[in-house]
Amino acid sequence: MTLLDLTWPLERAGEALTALAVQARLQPALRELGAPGTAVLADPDDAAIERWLAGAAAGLGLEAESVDTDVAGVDALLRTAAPALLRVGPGGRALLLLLRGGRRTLLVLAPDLRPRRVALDDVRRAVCEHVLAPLRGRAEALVDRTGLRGQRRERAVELLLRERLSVLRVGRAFILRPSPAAPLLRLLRAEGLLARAAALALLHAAELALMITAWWLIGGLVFAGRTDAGWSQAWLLLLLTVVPCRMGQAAIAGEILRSAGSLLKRRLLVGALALPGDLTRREGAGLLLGRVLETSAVESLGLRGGLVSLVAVLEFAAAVPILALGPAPVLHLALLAAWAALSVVLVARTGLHLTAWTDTRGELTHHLVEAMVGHRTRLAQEAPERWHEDDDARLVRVLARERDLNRSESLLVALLPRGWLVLGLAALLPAFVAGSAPAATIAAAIGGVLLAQRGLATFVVGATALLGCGVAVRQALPMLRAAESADAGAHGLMLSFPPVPEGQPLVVARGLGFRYPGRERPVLREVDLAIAAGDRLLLEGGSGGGKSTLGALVAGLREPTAGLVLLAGLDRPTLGLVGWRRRVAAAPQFHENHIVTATLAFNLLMGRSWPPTQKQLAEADAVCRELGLGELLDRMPSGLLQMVGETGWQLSHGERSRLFIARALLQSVDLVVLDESFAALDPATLQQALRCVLDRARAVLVIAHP
Ligand SMILES: Nc1ncnc2c1ncn2[C@@H]1O[C@H](COP(=O)(O)OP(=O)(O)OP(=O)(O)O)[C@@H](O)[C@H]1O
Repeated sequence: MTLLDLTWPLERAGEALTALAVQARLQPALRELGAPGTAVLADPDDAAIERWLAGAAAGLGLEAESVDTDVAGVDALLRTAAPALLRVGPGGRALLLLLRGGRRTLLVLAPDLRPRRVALDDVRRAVCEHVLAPLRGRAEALVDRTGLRGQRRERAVELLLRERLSVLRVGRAFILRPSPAAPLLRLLRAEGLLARAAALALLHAAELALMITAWWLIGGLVFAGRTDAGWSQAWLLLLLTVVPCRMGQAAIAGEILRSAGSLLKRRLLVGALALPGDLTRREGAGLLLGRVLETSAVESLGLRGGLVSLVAVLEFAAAVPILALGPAPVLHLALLAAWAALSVVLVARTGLHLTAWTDTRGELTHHLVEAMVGHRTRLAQEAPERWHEDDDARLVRVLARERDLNRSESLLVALLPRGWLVLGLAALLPAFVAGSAPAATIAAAIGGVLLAQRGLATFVVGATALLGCGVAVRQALPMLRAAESADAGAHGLMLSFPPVPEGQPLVVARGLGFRYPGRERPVLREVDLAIAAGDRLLLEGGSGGGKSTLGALVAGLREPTAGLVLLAGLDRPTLGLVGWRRRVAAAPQFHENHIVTATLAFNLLMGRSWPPTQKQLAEADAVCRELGLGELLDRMPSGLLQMVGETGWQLSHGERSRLFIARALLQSVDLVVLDESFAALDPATLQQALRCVLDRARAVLVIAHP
């Protein structure tokens, strides 16, 4: 059986995806996904099938991350990518389903749904051959002209190929994993975190059992007045066994911290990018920045706190039976319960102080960031004596809250474990003085008191960390919530998009209405609109009349609060934001549009897949020149690769507005919405830019003042 017999044709991509997900335990049962349509399969652009796979995976609550590599990186990819779908064969028309990686062999899922072992060498060949084959012939022909023969010829061919292949991308794989937006429990299970946490608890329980046995042994020997060498060796052995136990725990805890940390970061990133635009506008950049900063605490404090608290619970639980067997069981257990209740009260009090401190600190960050955002305006327009008016008062408030928090934390750390030690030992005094209990029982009870004290000390550390984490989670809540709904628009990814024929309806709106949240009156009411493919429209109106709002509705940036808007006959829930964006691109008004600190090429092509192809770069260059930016490009030392933005090459108002137009045109969509994009241009440049837009856009809606 050849490797090709183990591959799935691209037409069966849906079946292959769900089969792999089931085998890799990412999904409980096979699901009907359908097949990529002929339009997707026939699309010469690889992006169509990639989008289809991403959409289909999202439908299963999974993420199919597309990765590729150069020839040197293929082995590493094959070893680590599983579970993954690998495109192999000419044109990548077949899929190899990678179930498990390995050093020499890989486990793949065959079309008969049976896992099979294959040699890594064979898979590497299948992945690279289509790239290697055409080049090998040319390289051999080239070397033959030099007259080299035998081994030297072979070596020269290999070297030539390696040189060429170092820049060629091969081995496109789709790594399958639960979507960061999936329910938390599913993510934790998929990452093996629950199993690891159980292993950690087991190892710690074993360590405690070893320690208690060691105490019991040495205590018995001492109280019996025996110095038996055999027993002492057994005691030593027990203590030595604790060492691998500790090492195992440290290794597992590190693994848990690493994978849970990356999980959280992915979820927060997805959430941050899915935050509704209006929320970011309402809250302001400062508050959002504060929130993002707080999220680092979720990871460090939450994970550490969780692990430490788990250990504290085990230590506390181990102390209970020991104290119950001691000379004052009722008194000890009652005291322990009272102390546990006091701990909860003190921790809750600290939590309140921590919340208050974090809130005032967040306000301060917000105030400072907003001041910085408007810094240049303030320098130019505000009286200097008012620049720092509020800063001191805000700082004093933060410091007062911090003082309260410090006091509360000191009480927690100082009183809880030490107070218990004093009380626990005092409770043993009557039995000790009366001599009513055997010495070994008293010794065991002392051990129980010490164990509970260690548990309390660990609890204080864990609880403080968890409190910090709780407060940080509260700050990160908008992002975590947004992450849960981040895949809502993924469905539209699976649809293929032949362009709408000239004259056919592109955007149709009926009874469209829009009201901003918190506003009493709608901005738009009962709007009917029809834009056909090929239309060139100008939308004029007075200031504040709702032109930009209508443009945002057409571009899918906002959803109507009344009525219906269809794009190529489909509504927004069907297309999803991603699907809508692939048909309509917008250049929003100046205050809503930004130059990202990155290369000019990135700023121009950020709507396309990244990194760009040579063809896309050439297209970007051509559009810029048609918009009259040729002279600027020639002046920039790095041309399209010049860094622009706040800390890069500074662009003038008119240059920026043309960059925004180019960015919209380069998305190769059916309709371009340009909101006051020509306002900053002189008449001659305006004519030139307009010419370019009319030549390049399939349909255009220009918003302008009369
Ligand atoms: N994010 C928002 N939240 C609340 N109200 C808004 C928001 N954006 C715009 N508005 C209000 O909606 C109304 C219409 O605004 P819009 O920007 O659509 O008008 P416009 O016709 O484009 O105006 P202009 O020509 O001045 O740009 C205005 O009264 C504005 O105050």
